[in-house]
Amino acid sequence: MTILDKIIAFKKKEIAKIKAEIPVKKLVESPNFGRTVFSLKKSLLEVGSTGIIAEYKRQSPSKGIINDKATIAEVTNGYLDANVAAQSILTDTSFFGGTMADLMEARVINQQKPILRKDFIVDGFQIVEAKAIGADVILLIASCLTATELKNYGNLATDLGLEVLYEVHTQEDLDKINDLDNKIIGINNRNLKTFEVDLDHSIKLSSQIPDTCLKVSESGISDPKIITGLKEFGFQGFLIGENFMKTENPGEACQEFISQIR
Ligand SMILES: O=P(O)(O)OC[C@@H](O)[C@@H](O)c1c[nH]c2ccccc12
Repeated sequence: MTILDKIIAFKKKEIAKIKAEIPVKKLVESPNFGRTVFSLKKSLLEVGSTGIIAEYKRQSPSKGIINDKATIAEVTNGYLDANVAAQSILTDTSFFGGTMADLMEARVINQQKPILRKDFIVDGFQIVEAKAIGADVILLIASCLTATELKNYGNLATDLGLEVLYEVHTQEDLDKINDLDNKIIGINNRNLKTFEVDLDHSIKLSSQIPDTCLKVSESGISDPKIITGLKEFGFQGFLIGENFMKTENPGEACQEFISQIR
């Protein structure tokens, strides 16, 4: 059983418990159901966009504790000052040390850029939750879901006014996504089963993604020069977490990184 299998099995049990305690209609009462969402697509395609999707991640199964000092408020303000295109916030607690309260706190501060709820979505309930806590975008990880789930959860997110970042690692993952056109496709350079990171991954798979899609490269990005190279392969979004979070001041690290992108 890979770590990904363990995470999915754990998430399914966790969701089953939460669904028994919180009725969906309670979630729908959230004022966030009435808010205007920020579009990740629009933010990444804006003239002069930095393309940086900066992540708040306290820990990970592969690295353990990354940063348990920098608060979500400090990092959100720092990322906004750095003019990121969007924020990504881990809301998984057991494996990544995140909480939904983190995203809710960031939403109060960040009233101008899209927020991606980074979690392992294995049930539609979590998509309603994402809307209720103020997310604009959810992540659907193709290697965790069937083609039918990807389609159904994608439709549910759209019905709720949320955008979807479809994450793939292999051609097989990509083949699960029906009607690729115009979707936001993230290529994870990290194999979630082995944690191996290979930046060439984005480049190898990029040619299989239609030009109508918005391409995002995820994970393992630490050198601003890599951004220039990835842009030559049509990437418009770059999801970066550890390179910023491992520093004392992730916002400043992000600002410095962006200043070096040519
Ligand atoms: O910290 P990194 O190597 O910059 O990676 C960020 C992000 O891509 C990574 O956290 C991530 C990408 N897809 C995920 C799915 C679940 C959890 C985490 C992730």
